[in-house]
Amino acid sequence: MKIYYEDSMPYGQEFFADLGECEAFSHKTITPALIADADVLLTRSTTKVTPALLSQANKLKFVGTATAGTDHVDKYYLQTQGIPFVSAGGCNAVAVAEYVLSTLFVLANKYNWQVQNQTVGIVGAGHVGTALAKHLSALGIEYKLCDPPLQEAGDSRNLVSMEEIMQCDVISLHVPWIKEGPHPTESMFDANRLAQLSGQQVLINACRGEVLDNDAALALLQKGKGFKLVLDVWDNEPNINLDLIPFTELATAHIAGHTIEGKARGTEMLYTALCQQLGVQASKVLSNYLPIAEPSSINLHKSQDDWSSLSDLVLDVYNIAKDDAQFKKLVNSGEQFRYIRKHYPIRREFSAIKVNTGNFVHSKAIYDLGFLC
Ligand SMILES: NC(=O)c1ccc[n+]([C@@H]2O[C@H](COP(=O)([O-])OP(=O)(O)OC[C@H]3O[C@@H](n4cnc5c(N)ncnc54)[C@H](O)[C@@H]3O)[C@@H](O)[C@H]2O)c1
Ligand SMILES: O=C(O)[C@H](O)[C@H](O)COP(=O)(O)O
Repeated sequence: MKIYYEDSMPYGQEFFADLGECEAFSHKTITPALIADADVLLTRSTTKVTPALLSQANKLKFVGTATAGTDHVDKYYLQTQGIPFVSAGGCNAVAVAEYVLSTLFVLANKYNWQVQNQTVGIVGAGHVGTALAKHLSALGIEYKLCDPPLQEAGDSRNLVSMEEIMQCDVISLHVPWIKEGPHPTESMFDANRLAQLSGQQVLINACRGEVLDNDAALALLQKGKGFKLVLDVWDNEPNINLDLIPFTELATAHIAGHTIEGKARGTEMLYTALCQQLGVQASKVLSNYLPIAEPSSINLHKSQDDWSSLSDLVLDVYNIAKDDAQFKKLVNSGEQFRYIRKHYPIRREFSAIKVNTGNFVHSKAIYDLGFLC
C-alpha cells in the first residue's frame, strides 16, 4: 500500500511506516503524476485536494487532513468518488486557545487593562471556541458564545446572538470558512460589521482569512477607524495584502495552531482513523514521540500582584508579541510568509510544563489552564 503524507506533518514516518510504503511530499511540488500510485493521501491545509490533483490516483482509498479546517479539500468530489475522508477536528484547539490567551495578556499589558474585566465574544463554539471558553473560565474571565448552527441543533449552552457579540470588548473568530448555505461565514466581518466596532474593541481572527474582509478592514483602518486588529490568518494566503500589516496590533503567519502537540495530534488522529479504515489495531500513541519541554518546569514568578503572576506565566510559555515582531520584521512576500510558517520555532502547550505554584492563591486556575501539577 502506498501512503503519501505532507512533509510538514510531524511524525509522519513514525506513525505510518508500519502501514505501508510511505513517501513524504511537499505541497510546493506535488503533482497528479507524483501521487498516481497513491492508496492513501494525507495532507495539511497547504495542499489543495482538487479533482485535478487526484485525476491520476485511480486506486486512492483514503484521504485525510491533519488539520481542523477542511476548506482546502473538495469533499463533495471525494464523496462522489466514494473515497473516505477524515479531518482532525480538535487537534489544535488548545493551541489556538493559548494563542488567544497570550493575545489578551499582551494587549492588557500594553493598554493597562485588567484582563479579568474584559468580556470576550467567541464566534464559533466548536472545538476551538469551547477550548477558549474553558481557558477563560479557568481565569474567571467573562465570555459569550455565538454559534447559530449549534443553537439550531439544540446545544444546551447559553448561546448568544451576533448583536450581543458585537458589544464585547474582545471578539475572537473560530468558525470554518463557509461560502454558502444557511450560515455562511465568508466575509462575516464585512465593511458594515467592521464599521460598528469602536476604537476600544479588539477583533481577533485565528480561523480563516476569508471570514474577515481584509480590504474593508484596511480601508477603515486607513481612514482612522481605530478598532484593534489581531490577525493570524489572512485573505489569499500566502500572498496576503502586506499593506494591512502596519495597521494590526498583532500579526502572525497562520501559526495559532502550531504547537508541537497541536500539529502532532493531527498526525495521530489520522493514524487512528486510517488503522480503523484498514481494520488494523492502532498501537502507536503520540506520547511515545513528544519530546520533553524545555524548560519542563517553571517556578511561579513573584510578581507584584496575582494577575501579573498569571500573565508572566502565560507569556513565559507563549508570548505572541515575539511572533508578531518576527513576522513584521520578515514578511515581505508570499514566499516569506511560507518560510516563516515552515521555520516556526518549537512551541509547547501548557500541558507539557509543570508549574511549581507554592501557595499561590490562583493555583487552581493554573492547573485548570492545563499546566501539570
Ligand atoms: N489559525 C489556526 O492555526 C487554526 C487552528 C485550528 C482551526 N482553525 C480554523 O478555525 C476553524 C474552527 O475550528 P474548530 O476546530 O473549532 O472547528 P469546529 O468545526 O469544531 O467548530 C466550528 C464551529 O463554528 C460554527 N459555525 C459555523 N458557521 C457559523 C456561523 N455562521 N456563525 C457562528 N458559528 C458558526 C459551527 O457550528 C461549529 O460549532 C476551522 O475550521 C479552521 O478553519 C485555524
Ligand atoms: O485548520 C487548521 O487546523 C489550522 O489552520 C492549521 O494550523 C493549519 O496548519 P497547516 O496546514 O498550514 O500546517
